[in-house]
Formats: sequence, structure tokens, C-alpha cells
Amino acid sequence: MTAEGMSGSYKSCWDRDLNSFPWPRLIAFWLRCENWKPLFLLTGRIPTWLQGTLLRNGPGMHTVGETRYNHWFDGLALLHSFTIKDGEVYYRSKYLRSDTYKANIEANRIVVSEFGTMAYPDPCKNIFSKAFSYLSHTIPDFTDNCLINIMKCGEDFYATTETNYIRKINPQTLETLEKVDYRNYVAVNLATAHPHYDAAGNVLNMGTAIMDKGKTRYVVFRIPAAVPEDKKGTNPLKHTEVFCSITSRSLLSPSYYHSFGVTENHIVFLEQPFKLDILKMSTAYIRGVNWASCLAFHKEDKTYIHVVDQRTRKPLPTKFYTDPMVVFHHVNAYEEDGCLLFDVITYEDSSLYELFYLANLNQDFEENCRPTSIPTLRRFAVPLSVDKNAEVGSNLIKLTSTTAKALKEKDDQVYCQPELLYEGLELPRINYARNGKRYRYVFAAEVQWSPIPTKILKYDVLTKSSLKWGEEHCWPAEPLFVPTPGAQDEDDGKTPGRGAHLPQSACDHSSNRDIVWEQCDPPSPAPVSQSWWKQALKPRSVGVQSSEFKESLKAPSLLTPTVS
Ligand SMILES: CC1=C(/C=C/C(C)=C/C=C/C(C)=C/C=O)C(C)(C)CCC1
Ligand SMILES: [Fe+2]
Repeated sequence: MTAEGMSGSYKSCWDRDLNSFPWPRLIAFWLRCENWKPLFLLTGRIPTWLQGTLLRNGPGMHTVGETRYNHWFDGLALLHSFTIKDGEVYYRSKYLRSDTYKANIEANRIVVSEFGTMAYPDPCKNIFSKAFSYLSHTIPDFTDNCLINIMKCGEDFYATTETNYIRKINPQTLETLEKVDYRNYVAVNLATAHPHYDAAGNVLNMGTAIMDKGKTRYVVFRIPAAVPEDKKGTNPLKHTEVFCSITSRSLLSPSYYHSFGVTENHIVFLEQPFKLDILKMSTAYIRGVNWASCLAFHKEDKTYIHVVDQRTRKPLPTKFYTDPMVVFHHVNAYEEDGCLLFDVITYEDSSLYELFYLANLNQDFEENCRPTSIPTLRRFAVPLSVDKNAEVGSNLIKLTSTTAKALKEKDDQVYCQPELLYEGLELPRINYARNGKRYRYVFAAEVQWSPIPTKILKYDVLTKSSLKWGEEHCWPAEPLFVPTPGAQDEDDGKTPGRGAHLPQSACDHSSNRDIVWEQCDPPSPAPVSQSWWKQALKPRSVGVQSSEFKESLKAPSLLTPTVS
């Protein structure tokens, strides 16, 4: 939690073994390189209305046997939950038992490729059979190490990454359930880990269909929260539908993207010049290179802004574009006086992903980890209807609320120039009730010339002012805004700080179903030191907690993920 902090005692499954240790009120975890370092957060007060369970996901294990991953985004997914009840927080964690996890642990080495690490299942297989088996299909079978986020579909929760696989999990026990292949429901080879939700909880996500029926497309698909009455009990995924699709400008080098924007009537998709090279991907195995090497930033290209009308499900006809840039996180988007405004965190190149190679994060960190461009919050404005007779060179944006421009060009093109709002923030969150609507506050991690956040930030788009919280030895990261029940003001709520880039389920104050927790076996008691944290990371079987502790863990389950 952040500035308001939290009070109450921090209980964990290791409580009985380590209660002699002067536990801080709350411990925030931060994985820096491979060493977990406990960070003691503050004392303070958790508002009594803040009840619920925060689910989070992230890379948790970067070495298997003698082998180690190359990149931060490769680590085996470690699920965490924080149950907040009456001023106390109960923590648990569990590795996602993906097929990748099981194959690696069984082989006691990395045998499945990830973003930054190419691996081979069977080293003694000769190069020809390997080549043949991998060349047999253009798009290889990707990993199900779903380490990025948590998605809620109806009453189900899934760990997600950016491949076609998601893994269903039990939100109470963090156990891994079914492996789901999006391709069984919608033709996509990749999909973002940043879906949007409407007020009814229906999921809207995007993925890329590579060379599907001779075309490569960006596909927006919708997963209903509830199944039709006559289909009660079926899996909502079975009712997934293609909402709309945008044809990629290139068959074999579609854009890489990490998120997208929505407004009440439109969808915003940036076809950015940070591209996947499909031919390189289909030969990556036999060339022995990782997937990351199949991504490239083309600074001579443009960034195309696609706007799809949700009512017609068709892209607007005008060709909007802006300068080459790389965006991972959309913040929000909304419509005002016939214009669509969208706010994104922009980079001038794709160097951020380079920074997160563990070799860069390990030694002389300050030197290696200087991004060549700082994440910058920029606001774009796009006219939703373009006057054909508008003078070439004229600015089509007449709003007083922004200095963003949309310059009319010949042959129906419009060149968009953004307004710079704030330099040095990432992992943006908003009060999600304002998603797609006019809004005022961005909650984010302040990131200066290093990928390691140092402060939590609340930025006011209206006044261009910001509030910050930071403290020595604290590395807060992605905040999650939880509105106060019955709040009127957009920023009336709490923003608990969170470990790097992670998923969350906020709290809803309504349900109070009790859950009884089986607890993981605590690691052997040890002073809190690096070894203890390393040990804590070892996969643990689920054991049964001592009765009194279990009793105290009867927490209301309030699992309502917002978005991540
Ligand atoms: C495995 C794999 C991929 C993994 C991408 C990942 C894991 C990206 C993580 C991004 C994050 C965490 C961004 C944070 O803001 C790609 C590139 C889709 C290509 C297909 C194979
Ligand atoms: Fe993200």
C-alpha cells in the first residue's frame, strides 16, 4: 500500500515460524535481478472498507538446475495473493504449474523457449530432426508460462502472457487448472495480457492472427462474462466472438503491441513500427536465436492510428498516423466534441525490452540500464469525422482542453502531433470506472533513467500537477486504484503499491463469501536474508496450516480483478 500505508499485523503462511522476526506491517516484494530482497514498507492504516484479495503474477524463477533464463520476462510465473481483511493482510504465493514449468522441473533445466531464451527439449536430438520438427510449421508452439497478468472471465481467473495460451487458476489456492488455447475459440497466435472489461465484466481483448487465410490481422475479440440462459454452465470462452479485425499493413511483419485503448464508442489500436518478423520466428529454433531477436524497431516507419467504431465494427476510413514510436501501455481514451483523445506512455525506440536482459540488470546496473528514451505520457487527439474540404495543413482539432494536433494532409491522410503531459512514468493505472470516459488522474510508477521505479505518482491531467510518494529502500511499482465505496470523486480511494508490473484483483465490497485457506508449507525457519528469500521461492507443496492460523484466515473472498 502506499502513502496512507497500512497498519495491522502482516500474517503469512510462515507466520508461526517467523513470528519471532519483527515483521514489518507489510512487506513489498521486489525481484531485482535474481535475488529477492525484502523491502519493509511503512506502518500506517488500512481503511476498514478495504477488504478483498489482490492477485498478482510475475516472473519468479530465473534459474532451473544449472540453466538460467536471459531475460526478466522469461522467469517462471509466480502467483501471489494478498488477502486484506479488517486491517490485516494475509499473503500466499505459488508457482504456476504450466506445462513449461513441469517440463523444466522434470528435466531440471530450461527446455521451453521464452521471450529472451531459446531452449531445446532434447539436446541429443540431431540438428536435422530438430530442424525438420521445427520447420514443420511456420508458427512454433509457444510457451504457456503465463507470467504477465491475471484476467477474469465471468467467475474464472486466468494467468496470462502474450502467446495463445492462458492458464486457468484457482484464485483462492493459486492452484493451476486447465490449459486454454485461445485458438480453440478465436483464430489468434498471440494475444495481449491487457484486456479491457466493460461494466458487466465482458472481456475485450486483442490478438494477432498470423497468415490466417493468406492475411495477417489484428483481431479484437470479446469473451462474455455471462453465458446465455440456455447455455448455463458452459464455459464463457466457448462464446468468444470476433468483434472486429484490422488487416496488418504487412503479411510477414505485423506490429508487436502490448495493449490497446477503448472509449464508449470506439477502439484505438496503434500499429507501431516495433514489429515481429514472422520468417525469423519460423526459423528461430534452427538458428538458435530467441524470440526477442525476431522483434525489431523500424525507425524509418510511421505509427498508424487505427480507430474502430464499436457500433459499425469498422475502422474509420481516414488514415491517421504519427511519428515512429513504441507504446506498451495505453492509459485511457475518451471522446470529446467529435474528437477521440487517447493517452499513452511513449518511447522513442524499443530499448526498454533490451534493458530487461538479466545480464544488464545484474552488474553495474546503473550503467547498463539507462534507457535511451524515457517513458513519456503523451495525449493524442483524432477527429472522428474529417471534413474533406478542410484545407491541407489545417489543424482539425479545435479543442481547448489539449494542444494535440491533427494536421490535414492530401489524399485523406491526417498527421497527428501529441501533447506532452509528463516525462518519467510507467505502469499507469486509473480509476477503472473512468475507463473510456473523460478522466483526470493517472496513478503510476515514477521511472527516471532506470527501469526500476522509485516512487508512486499521482498525476493530475487537468492541472498538470503531480503528487509523489517514495522512501529510501522502497521500490514501489504498479499502483492499483481501489475506489472508496460510494465514492463521488474520481480519486477518492486507495492506491496500494505493487510489485513490478502486476495483476491485481481489487476488492469489491459486496461479496463476503468465506474461504478457508489451506496454506503452503513454510520454508524452514531462517533469519530473513537473501537465502531465506531464495528458499521462499522454492516450489512448495500445499500443506495444511495450523488450525488457529487457518481459523484466522477465514477471509471474505472478494476477487474482482480490475485490469492490469
Ligand atoms: C514468448 C513469446 C513472446 C513473449 C512476450 C512477452 C513475455 C512479453 C512481455 C512483456 C511485458 C511483461 C511488458 C511489460 O510491460 C512474444 C514476444 C509475444 C512472441 C512470441 C513468443
Ligand atoms: Fe503491461
